[in-house]
Amino acid sequence: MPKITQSLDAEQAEFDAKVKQIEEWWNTPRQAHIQRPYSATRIASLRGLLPQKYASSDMALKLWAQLNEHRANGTHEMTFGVTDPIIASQMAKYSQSLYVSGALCGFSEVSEPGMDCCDYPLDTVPKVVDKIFKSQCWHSQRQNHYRMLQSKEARANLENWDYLTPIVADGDMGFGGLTSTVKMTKLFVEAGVAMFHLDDLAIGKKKFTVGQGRTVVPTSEYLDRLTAARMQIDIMGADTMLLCRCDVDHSEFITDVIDVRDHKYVRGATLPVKSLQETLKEAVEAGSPNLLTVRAEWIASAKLLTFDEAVQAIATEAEYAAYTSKLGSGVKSIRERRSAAKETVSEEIFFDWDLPRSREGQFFYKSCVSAIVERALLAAPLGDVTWARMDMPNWKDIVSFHTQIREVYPDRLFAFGYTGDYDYPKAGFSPEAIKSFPSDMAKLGVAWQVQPIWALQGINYQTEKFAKLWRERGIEGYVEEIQKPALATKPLTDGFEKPSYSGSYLCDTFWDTVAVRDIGEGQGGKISEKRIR
Ligand SMILES: C[C@](O)(C(=O)O)[C@H](CC(=O)O)C(=O)O
Repeated sequence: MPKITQSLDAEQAEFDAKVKQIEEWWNTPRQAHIQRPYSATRIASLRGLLPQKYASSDMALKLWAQLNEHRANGTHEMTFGVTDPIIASQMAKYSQSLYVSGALCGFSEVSEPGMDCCDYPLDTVPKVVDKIFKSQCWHSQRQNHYRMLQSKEARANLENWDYLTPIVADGDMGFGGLTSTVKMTKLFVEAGVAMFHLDDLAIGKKKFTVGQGRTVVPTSEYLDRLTAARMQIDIMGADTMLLCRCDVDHSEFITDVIDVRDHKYVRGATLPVKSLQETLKEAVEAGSPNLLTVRAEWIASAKLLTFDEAVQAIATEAEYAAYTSKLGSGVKSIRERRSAAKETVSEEIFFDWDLPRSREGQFFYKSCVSAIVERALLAAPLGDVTWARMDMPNWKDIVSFHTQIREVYPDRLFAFGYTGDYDYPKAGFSPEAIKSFPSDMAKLGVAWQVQPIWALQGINYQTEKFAKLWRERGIEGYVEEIQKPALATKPLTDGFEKPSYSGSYLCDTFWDTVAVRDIGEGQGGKISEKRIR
């Protein structure tokens, strides 16, 4: 292996130039809002010596421009979840972006399908992004080639689609420790993603079926995840966008109390009862048929509250006012809260956050808008877009959240997911309110909106309908209901009129181009170069 013979001075000069280039890049309009806790020197030192350029940057810059235009106009992009390149090709005609959903990938892109527990390998979603992005490039190539086979006049009558639709993808919680997040980020950037999201959910605790809420990680762990992803994007010198998703809405647990910023939302028992785990163990030993009921009864008996709620429940009005004024503003740990209560409240406050801990050690947590706002504000400088994921749309909370964030970051871009199970009437939405929901949100800066799991309802529904038709009417049904309407669409749509979606003209030209050597330019009458001229 040859040694690098560059002088130390040359090496230093090259390194200093790289640092300068990174600093200049971080000052570009696309990057200027991002605040990193590390230096350009650190990033330069983490780079390899082979400079790379990633299509992810081009796609991100495109999405960045689209979304900022929407924000400025109070409009929005509306897309849905997809894992299939064919579906993606048709979406390109109406959507400015695509979404690769983790839940969908978990159902259809793995050999062992299952519920959205995020238990598939970290490269699952990046591989789907790669597949779709390559198909977008191919569609763009075949369309461009077909156009260039036509005269300028003929081209005026052809549809001309932008197949290079920016892809937004689901990075869930980063799939492990920080090195996993770094590796997943690298795969996403290499695959051509425009933006991906990371959330604050706990790995291995994404449970939706047991009637319990979500589990979030401490604020510090969430910020570390985002920082790890941002660092890797910077190492790659990419403009890839990072979407900071926060899952505090409807979360019931937090994995740890290590971060004092979370203390005010941790719930504890306010009565000196037996611990939840002891109670459940005894119930199992006694052969109790329904542990969920035992758990619910225990929760009621322990009177779970946050520390501040516990103080309020016991203190007089004057004492509680003295307590809050003693606490003052800023982040206060549980220790500081206890000592403020000791000084201001006559009765002793019983508060124990260990008694309710779950079998896996989780602490009970109080989900509320202020908790989401606090996290989102801390996360915002590391990313480009903010998404407060909701289990059920709550218009009051939506307005409150976005307004509070915009007070601090007026130009913030937001995302929103129309989770498949939303029961809009139950959430108080009239048919008119459902209709105007997307544009009402756009006015709050929610420029990117997605129905992530459309395929579950949509493809199932459409396929079931077609399977029935096929079963009942066979090829006649196909011809009448599929082929004819598809062919009746305008020329060169993807209903399979010639020259077709298959890109046959592209491989014809490959063959022609190669055969030129044997048959001679101008012979055979199919030389694509001739046709172009
Ligand atoms: C966006 C999401 O992460 C997904 O995997 O598509 C899911 C979708 C859903 O549950 O509807 C989520 O919002 O958690």
